[in-house]
Amino acid sequence: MTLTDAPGTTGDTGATGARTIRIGTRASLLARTQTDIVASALRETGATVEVVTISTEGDRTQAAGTPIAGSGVGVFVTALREALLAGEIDVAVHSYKDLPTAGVPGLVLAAVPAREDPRDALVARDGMVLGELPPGSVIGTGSPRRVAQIGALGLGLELVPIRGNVDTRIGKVTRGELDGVVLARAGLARLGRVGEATEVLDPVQVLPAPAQGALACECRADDAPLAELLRTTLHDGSVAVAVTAERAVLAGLGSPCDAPVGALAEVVEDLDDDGHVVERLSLRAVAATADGALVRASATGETDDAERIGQALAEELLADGAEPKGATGIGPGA
Ligand SMILES: NCc1[nH]cc(CCC(=O)O)c1CC(=O)O
Repeated sequence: MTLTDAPGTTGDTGATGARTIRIGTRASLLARTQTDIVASALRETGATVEVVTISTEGDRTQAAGTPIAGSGVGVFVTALREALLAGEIDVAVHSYKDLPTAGVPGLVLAAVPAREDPRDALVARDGMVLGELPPGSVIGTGSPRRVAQIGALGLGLELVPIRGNVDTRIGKVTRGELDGVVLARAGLARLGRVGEATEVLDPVQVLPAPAQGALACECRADDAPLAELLRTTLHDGSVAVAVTAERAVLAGLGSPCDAPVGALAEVVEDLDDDGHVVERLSLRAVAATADGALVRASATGETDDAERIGQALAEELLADGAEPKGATGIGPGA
């Protein structure tokens, strides 16, 4: 495919007449690493790619060390989307779990690439797993979802808010300021630091955030050639199905992406009535009630019904007492 004369682009045209695709990224090492996955895949198709760093409100607030309570995770996304709409970049690469469930007019989610292991991970002192940490141990996590689920394990751990990038968070354990931190395993994996995890948390105990470990590649809706290139190069249909179901739970609860809501969908092989192997979608979810208790629900169904299965699970959770519009928490890191 050629991207020459693509509509809606203000990209450079080089001597070859080929277009330069500008990919926007947040400044953090993790964001740049994730963006490089997309940039490399596009370059392999022969495309010319330029990475543009966009400083987001979230990065600035973190850098300034000011409180981010109530700001919501969406701040990490807004600056990238504004740059996209303004034509300063052509693609935005997001951590999918940080995207608000509502879409943006003029933008399309063109590709959902292969997903990293979506589970949460513990990085604790002395190689310990959660069950080995003595009561009173201090664990850093800014995520209401992690606080609710780890608290419910009844281990007597003290959960404290923590901010900053992956390196900063792990550093607090290394320096002895905290006994442990809980992070997305995906972030550690992408940074080549998964070996520092002392436990990968079992989703039976701690369900990850909807879409954790997945990326979202967004472009302008009128840039059809680029949307097509992103789709054919990077899109993973099974991941998209799983993430659609997980995010439908969040949307069905009316919750923001940093709410105390966990969801994990997997496309699994099953046998139909005639003994044929068929793909099915398996979805588990957890949400907090107003008094901080947890309600859980699970379902399986057709992969084509991902959205509906997620919505139905949200309704079940609400009927069981899940807090609608689950309170936004104490910052990002959901
Ligand atoms: N909310 C911050 C955020 N957004 C995406 C990731 C990690 C990568 C991912 O989950 O895809 C993280 C850090 C974390 O939760 O530890």
